Amino acid sequence: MRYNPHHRPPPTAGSTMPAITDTTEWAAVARLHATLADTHLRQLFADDPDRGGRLHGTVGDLYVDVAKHRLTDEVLDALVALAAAAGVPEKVAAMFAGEPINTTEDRAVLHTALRAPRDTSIVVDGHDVIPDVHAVLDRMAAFAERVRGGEWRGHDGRPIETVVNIGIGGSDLGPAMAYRALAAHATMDCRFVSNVDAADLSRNLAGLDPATTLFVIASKTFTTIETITNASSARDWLLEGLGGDRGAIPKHFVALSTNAEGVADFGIDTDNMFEFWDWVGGRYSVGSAIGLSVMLAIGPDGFRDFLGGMRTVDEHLRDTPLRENVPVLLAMIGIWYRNFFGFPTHAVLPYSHDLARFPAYLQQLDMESNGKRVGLDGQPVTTDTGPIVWGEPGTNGQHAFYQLIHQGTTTVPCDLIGIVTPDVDLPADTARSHADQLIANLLAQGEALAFGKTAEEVRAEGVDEALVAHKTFPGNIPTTTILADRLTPSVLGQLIALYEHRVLVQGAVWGINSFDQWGVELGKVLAKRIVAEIDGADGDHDSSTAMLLQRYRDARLQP
Ligand SMILES: O=P(O)(O)OC[C@H]1O[C@](O)(CO)[C@@H](O)[C@@H]1O
Repeated sequence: MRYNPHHRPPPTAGSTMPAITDTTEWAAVARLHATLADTHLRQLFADDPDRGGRLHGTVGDLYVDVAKHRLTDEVLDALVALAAAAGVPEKVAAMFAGEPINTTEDRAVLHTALRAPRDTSIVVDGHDVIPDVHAVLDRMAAFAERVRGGEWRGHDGRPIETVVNIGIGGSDLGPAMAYRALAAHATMDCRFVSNVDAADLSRNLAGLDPATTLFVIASKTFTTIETITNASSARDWLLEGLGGDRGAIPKHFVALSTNAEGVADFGIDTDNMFEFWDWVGGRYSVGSAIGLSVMLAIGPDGFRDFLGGMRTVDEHLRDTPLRENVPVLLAMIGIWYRNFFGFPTHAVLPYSHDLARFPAYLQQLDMESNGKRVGLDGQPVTTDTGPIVWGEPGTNGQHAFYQLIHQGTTTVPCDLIGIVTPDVDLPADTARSHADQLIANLLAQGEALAFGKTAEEVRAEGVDEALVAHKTFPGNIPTTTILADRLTPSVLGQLIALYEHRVLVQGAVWGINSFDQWGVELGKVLAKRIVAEIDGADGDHDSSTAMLLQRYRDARLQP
């Protein structure tokens, strides 16, 4: 039975679509898995010594090595056939064309339009969105130049020294991650406040002068309770610091949103609002107005390079045959491990301290997109979907959780991301010697994870027999290695788009909607109810929640 990628029933309809797991292409991959499941990477390299010279790809400035994966060319062929059977090319085309592939919200998914050239045209509901995209980018650039150049003045006439982005989820993780990654390119101080825990706001406001602080309130919906709470408290802080004159607000608050009404209700002048659209998902929004803090930090030219990097990978996804298509191959290798080996997690280990927040950013991108249990037709999926994504920078992780990856009982496929030349403010010799250490560690981990160390090798070192098992490394742990020369804005954009498209392709294979996030709603509703109960009547709770709530009431800060 063939899977029909064009069939798009309404979200609540019963299933008429055959599951991807019922296709002949799925069965072919399963057969290959049965023959390869017990084959060690040592064996694969022994049988195919030149695989490192062959099993790699490039996209933009990224060199992507996939030789240390538990697969053969035949497996890659079968995985690519599976992608085709799942309608990946059609899904990619539908996304670029602005079709409403976010079916449960009846929305287009067009983060790629945010980085499309000015002279292109993408029509959504009869309207070309590209002029809108560039009009906002131009307004952002003009604003950023004024702030960066000291022309934009605060309430008492002084220029802005610090930008505080207030947002959460996609309205925080993308800009916060990118600001940190591009620290070497930044010429403005930016801070990021996301958590409704007042500690976040308080620690970030410490030492700031309201007269030289600009708040960027980032919220697609402008209803997110954490962001509105933090923004209100920031406004109080500003007014208190500037003598209570509300006329100060327009000079110190701008908004990034799709909700002009909400922005106006909050008291921000909509002239100071930078718009985006419902076809930009929160976790895909760093290239939209949501990236304003990044633009303020690195300048409009740097931000254009960032978008250009994303565009490079967009064009690669759109124009490259599946078998050479790097995000498609990475996605299908992920499917190979998640669905055929049953590995539950995926670690992202950047050997770049500047990319420290990249794993957290990818957690939202991947887990909010593909953490789904029903397909497009509303029926339960027939195979596992998104893995748990996690990670921390190397080499730090080596001294913390790598023990489990090397010798634990769960196989964790890992992405090792290396930047050859870090942009640091240290003498060249010092910088090079650190880089040598860093990259040597990345390469060493890839080898250690793949090949391990056998009991015989341990014994040959004269190790006491009682310790041999403890000092044996099973190996056979797969890694993708991604290398780039420098972490420029463009390279960061390329990395982001690479993972975005990996998520898209996996979601297409699983037949799920990667662009909604209904799973975040229940907790929000319950929290709203409980907030009202803290000073009010008890609601209907289980005994555990009721006890905990009472304990909070008894101990909470008194007015
Ligand atoms: O930008 P907003 O509308 O404040 O939403 C913030 C985040 O909250 C979520 O909706 C989840 O609750 C994310 O998808 C989103 O990135």
